Amino acid sequence: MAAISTLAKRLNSALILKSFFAFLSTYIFYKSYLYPTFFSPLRHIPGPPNKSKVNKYHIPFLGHYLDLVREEPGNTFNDWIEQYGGIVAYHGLFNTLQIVLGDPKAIQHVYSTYAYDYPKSSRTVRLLSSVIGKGGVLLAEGAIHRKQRKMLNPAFSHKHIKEMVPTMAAPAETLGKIWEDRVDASECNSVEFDIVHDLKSCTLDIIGQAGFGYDFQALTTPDNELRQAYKQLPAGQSPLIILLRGYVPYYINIPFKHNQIRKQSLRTFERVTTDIIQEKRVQIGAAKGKSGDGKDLMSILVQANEQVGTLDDGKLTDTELKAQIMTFMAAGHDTTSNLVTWMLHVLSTHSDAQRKVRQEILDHIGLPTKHDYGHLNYDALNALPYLAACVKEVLRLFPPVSATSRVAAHDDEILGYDIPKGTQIILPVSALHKLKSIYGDDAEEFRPERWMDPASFSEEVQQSIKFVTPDMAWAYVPFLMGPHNCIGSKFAIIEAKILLYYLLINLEYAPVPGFKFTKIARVTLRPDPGMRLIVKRIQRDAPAAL
Ligand code: HEM
Repeated sequence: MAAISTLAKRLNSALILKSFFAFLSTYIFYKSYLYPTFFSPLRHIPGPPNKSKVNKYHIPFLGHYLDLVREEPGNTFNDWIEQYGGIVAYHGLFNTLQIVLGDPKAIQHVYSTYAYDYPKSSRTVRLLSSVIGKGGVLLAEGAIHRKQRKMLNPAFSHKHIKEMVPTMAAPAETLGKIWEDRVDASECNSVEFDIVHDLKSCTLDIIGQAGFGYDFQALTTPDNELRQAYKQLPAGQSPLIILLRGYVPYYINIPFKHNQIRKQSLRTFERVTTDIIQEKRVQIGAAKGKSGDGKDLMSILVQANEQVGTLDDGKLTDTELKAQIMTFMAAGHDTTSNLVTWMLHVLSTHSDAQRKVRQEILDHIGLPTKHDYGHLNYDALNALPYLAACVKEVLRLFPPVSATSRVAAHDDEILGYDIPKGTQIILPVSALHKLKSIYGDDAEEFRPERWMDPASFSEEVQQSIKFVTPDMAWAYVPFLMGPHNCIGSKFAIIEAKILLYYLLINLEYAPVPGFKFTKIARVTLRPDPGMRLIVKRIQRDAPAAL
């Protein structure tokens, strides 16, 4: 009897196991083949056939994934938009149908008019929050996002950013001096080095000081506690780990070494950011409400927040305040250092543009005076048309955020196509920035003059818009559009211009013969394995003031 019962139990477990695998295989087959091929409403949207160029053996479940990651970021999307139109369906990982947008109305629909119906996907949130924590404006949605933006917007106003110029200029001046000393120490007035590391350190110092009044001393002292913690955050960010963090819920809780390092770093952040907020409160109390002006973003924010009555009135909690520090740091440091990296690269290969922009700076602002930033004001820097055009053109060709994605929270309709809830939607920033229909046949070329001359744009664009008006904003979106657009765009642009001032005025840049790099999009668009340049001091009759 006992033997029969054991046999029955064994048979039962075998049956359960078999049924489970049969169900799982059927589910996977349905989701990754039957549904996208025969049932998904997205199959009616034009797009490339489910046949990968790179994945020659058509390994199932990879869809066009390898085509997208192996090509230069944006190029595949650009080809598809040119070929299939303003809404394209393609096969992502696990063969899921996703859509990519290249049409003004569709982009406006998703990223502006109905932006809160298209939040970031849970995968994106998981991935980003594993680095910047939860609760900040970048990951907030709906009413909470609206409330946070309302509180944050004043800190990013023209008035406050203008007052931050000297704070931004100090680390930029230090970096200029470090590079000049490096060249002067060489025997032949010429050094070759990778500019990426120093630029990252400098933008970290700037966001530390201008963002929350914290001195990372990244340029001068490498072992600062918060900097070390920050450096550890992307620990283990190989493409595979990025995928696992995004796709596998609770992956970050598995006690792998990189996950433990991340947790330790987040604990350091928690402690230091709590101290920062506390310190701001003490300073504000001591200054009896006068503090804030001319200070850092967080001082202004904490001061404004203290004046709000209760949480119901829109007051931010301490957790939300702390999360903004992490957000400013993550969103505002790599992005700007990449912008300046790409700018110096492009100027190194376009010596005429390099000379022209330097001359413009010299003619209108002049040489620097040590530790005196009076002449380097916001309006003066923003009044330089060629510098502005160069920054715009680099943001077009090398947008630090080269693509961004959203997911449909409800069933919807875009351009007459049914979009089921859960559809992943891509805004291919770098692909849009190279559309020949907008930028003409030389869309791939660095030509800052296009921003100074309306005739540069296609006739269609010239007729439909006055000239580079918000109507065209959909095809030029380095800072996105709509309620989630970059709150730090003015901060970033003036920061980049200040850096360029100190890095161009006494130094010139040339490409390193034979040095090769590829563009990779790893959160931000960066050169891999870095950006080596030849740097020389400019010989002038009278020595430069610094
Ligand atoms: C060249 C430099 C920069 C570029 C290209 C850039 C680009 C962007 C983009 C495209 C987004 C939208 C991302 C999305 O929702 O999918 C964004 C959001 C954001 N950026 Fe920037 N950014 C830059 C610099 C900065 C700086 C310097 C700061 C802060 C000082 C900053 C703070 C933020 C914040 C807080 C958000 C979230 C806004 C929201 O969701 O409401 N960014 N940025």
